[in-house]
Amino acid sequence: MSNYKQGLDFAKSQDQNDPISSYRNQFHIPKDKDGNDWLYFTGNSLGLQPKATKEYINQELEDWANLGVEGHFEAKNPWMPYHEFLTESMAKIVGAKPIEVVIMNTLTTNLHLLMVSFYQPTKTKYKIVIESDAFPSDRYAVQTQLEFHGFNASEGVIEWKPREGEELLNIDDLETILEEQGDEIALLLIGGVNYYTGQYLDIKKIADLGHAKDCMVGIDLAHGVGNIKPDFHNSGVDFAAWCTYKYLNAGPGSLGGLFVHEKHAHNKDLKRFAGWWSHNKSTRFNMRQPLDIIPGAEGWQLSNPPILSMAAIKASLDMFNEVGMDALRAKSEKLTGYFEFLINELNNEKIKIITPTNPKERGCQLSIQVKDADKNLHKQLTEANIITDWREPDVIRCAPVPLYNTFVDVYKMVEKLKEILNR
Ligand SMILES: Cc1ncc(COP(=O)(O)O)c(C=O)c1O
Ligand SMILES: Nc1ccccc1C(=O)C[C@H](N)C(=O)O
Repeated sequence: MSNYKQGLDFAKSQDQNDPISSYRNQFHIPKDKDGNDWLYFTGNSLGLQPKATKEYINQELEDWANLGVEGHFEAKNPWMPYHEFLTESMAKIVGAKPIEVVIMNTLTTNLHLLMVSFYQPTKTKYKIVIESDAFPSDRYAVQTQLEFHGFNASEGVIEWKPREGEELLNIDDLETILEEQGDEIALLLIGGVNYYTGQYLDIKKIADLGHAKDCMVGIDLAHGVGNIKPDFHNSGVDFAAWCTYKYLNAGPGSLGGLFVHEKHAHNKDLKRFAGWWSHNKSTRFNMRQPLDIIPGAEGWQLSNPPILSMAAIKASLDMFNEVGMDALRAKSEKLTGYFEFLINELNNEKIKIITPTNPKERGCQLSIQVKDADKNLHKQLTEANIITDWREPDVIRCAPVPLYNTFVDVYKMVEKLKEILNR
């Protein structure tokens, strides 16, 4: 039994007792034409802008204006090592050691670069397992990697599917796939939190199952970073990649993050695509040097990175560092639990939550399946300035984000939903 209650007063009292409620004021909340805050539930697609971001970016613009190229060394936050200012906070958020993490490129690019190293197929062991509902970009990345290595993509991709009539994945089915076809499988590339259902999979279990059959294991954490606590180092996964524009609020198209487990940090035999930023920092500018790869995740960098995007990431990570994932998760479980409670109380046959009910198997997102794929429901929510997203074929995704959403946001959202459903 939950301790949740109906009514606006309950929502208000939860907000009053929320130890991290003040963080909402550190964000720009979009408003309607009368000046009322939108009810924004799409932090799972694009997080809101922290008010501090502008200052962080302005600092770099000013240093560039005043210092030109000297900014690489003389800027307040020198550009040459700028990515290093992000590493520790980023590593903490994903449960990694600093040597295992770097911020660079974007998510799909990083998946490809990681597969260059960790997808080393042979004639007989070459298949790749993905979720049947993997995000399209991941699927395309995997298909084209197979083709790049001369394999037939449709034959080489093995889908881990929900059972007949179900929406969620069952880890026992992954175990069966590996028992039956493990000798042919080179790589598992799995979304740690599924973009469509919001299901948070047991990453350690996936790693253990994959490794037992000598497969490499990679995780796409786009929907998990800043949302759940993945404990990457202890999970033993070989690699992971994520973006920073969703729960990390670093702005549209901002740089991604990459994890390579410490066990691979010093393996100079791993194949990779390299650039000058992969090379030993102390001799990088000596030029005409043979390639000397930096140990750890930094050795996967290619280019000198865009500082303006990194500044926005720094603004966000400084906030995450202050609030901490434990406090965020504690609020998130309550807030999403409350959301689930209110929706279930509606008891309306037109909608069904497909996200797991166990808080250990989800982050903040709830995916609401709409009967007959009636998109009109999503349209009417949007017209009421309640921002959710529609994902084909029949789901409205809603993510109450603990950094800036309130219990009252959730209450108002469900009141409106009730009104629309009863029209
Ligand atoms: C699971 C997942 N994979 C890949 C992507 C694509 O990311 P990017 O456009 O940064 O490569 C996204 C989101 O856009 C995503 O949610
Ligand atoms: N970057 C975007 C640009 C335009 C539209 C959507 C996105 C998304 O991030 C989609 C997100 N990955 C999703 O899970 O749907």
